[in-house]
Amino acid sequence: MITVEGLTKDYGSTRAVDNLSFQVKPGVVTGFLGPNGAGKSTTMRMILGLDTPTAGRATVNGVPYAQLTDPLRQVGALLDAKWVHPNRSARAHLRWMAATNGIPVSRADQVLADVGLTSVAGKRAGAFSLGMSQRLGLAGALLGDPGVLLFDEPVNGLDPEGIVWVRKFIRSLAGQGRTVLVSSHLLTEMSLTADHLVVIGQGRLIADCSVAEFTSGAQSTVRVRSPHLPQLHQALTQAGLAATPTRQDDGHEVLVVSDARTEQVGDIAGAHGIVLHELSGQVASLEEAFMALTASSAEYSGRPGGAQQPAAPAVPHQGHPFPQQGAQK
Ligand SMILES: Nc1ncnc2c1ncn2[C@@H]1O[C@H](COP(=O)(O)OP(=O)(O)OP(=O)(O)O)[C@@H](O)[C@H]1O
Repeated sequence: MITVEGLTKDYGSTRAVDNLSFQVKPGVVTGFLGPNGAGKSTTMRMILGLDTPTAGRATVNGVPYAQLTDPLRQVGALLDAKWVHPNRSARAHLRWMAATNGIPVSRADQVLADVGLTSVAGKRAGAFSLGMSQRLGLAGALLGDPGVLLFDEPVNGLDPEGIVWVRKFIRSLAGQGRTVLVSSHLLTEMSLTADHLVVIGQGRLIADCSVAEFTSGAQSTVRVRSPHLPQLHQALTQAGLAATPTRQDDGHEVLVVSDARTEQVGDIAGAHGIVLHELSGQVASLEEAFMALTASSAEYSGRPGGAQQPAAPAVPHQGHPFPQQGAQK
């Protein structure tokens, strides 16, 4: 279990992480999602004791990383795949890691086999492709057979085959009951890899929910076409719905009703005896939902240096990111 409580990090006047609290539980992949510069790497570095929090704390299994005895046996991490001595072979790199951490050097060949690098174990790590380097980084994270794993953007720059391999590998680690935190700025990738999402923007927590909740909460719009568009527009407005007349590419005039369900619009039309020629619902894509969330986080701007306190959050710090949809955790 990873626990982050009120974690805050200032770099000079830049608040990189702002009062962040969340938990990462075992047996599932938790996606740590946010746009570039949101504070994901800084948070991970603080969990790993590589950066000192300005306030708050992060613990692994209830203990700050720096106080862990045998840290590599409890926590494995891949922060930067190119963090290897370029002239060392993959095997020598892992043996060196093992030897300096009280882990049997025989583990090196085991984890190389786990990540499919046995055939290149004797090759210089500096000559590895990015995909091979990522695998070597994963092998290093697994060296001490830890129960807690952190991966920072592990699919960045990989080809599609590499992405699928890393995704399956990470899922299998959670399947073994490990606690897995994976960061990414790509929502689509996270929706395929993670079970749970912790979403941050500008260092602040903006959602902590399952991927399914996140998806179901995506705002929906309804497109409706009718030979009696002005009457329908009026009826929808009276019912409190926001409808926008729009001309489609095919020349048809339609109303686009935001934050509505097809049943609602159909019922209102029926109650007024208005004939419909088209009624279709459109759920926002995951990327649109993510954009909407992180756009909300822009309201937090104007912090350090600009004395003003941030406005009240547009989305809750815990639970469902789209409360107007009425979904519950
Ligand atoms: N060592 C540092 N000194 C000064 N500012 C820093 C430092 N490290 C990070 N920052 C700033 O903190 C903020 C958060 O950066 P961080 O790298 O944690 O974000 P991120 O979500 O991991 O983004 P990315 O995916 O681009 O790495 C950014 O504004 C960044 O410029």
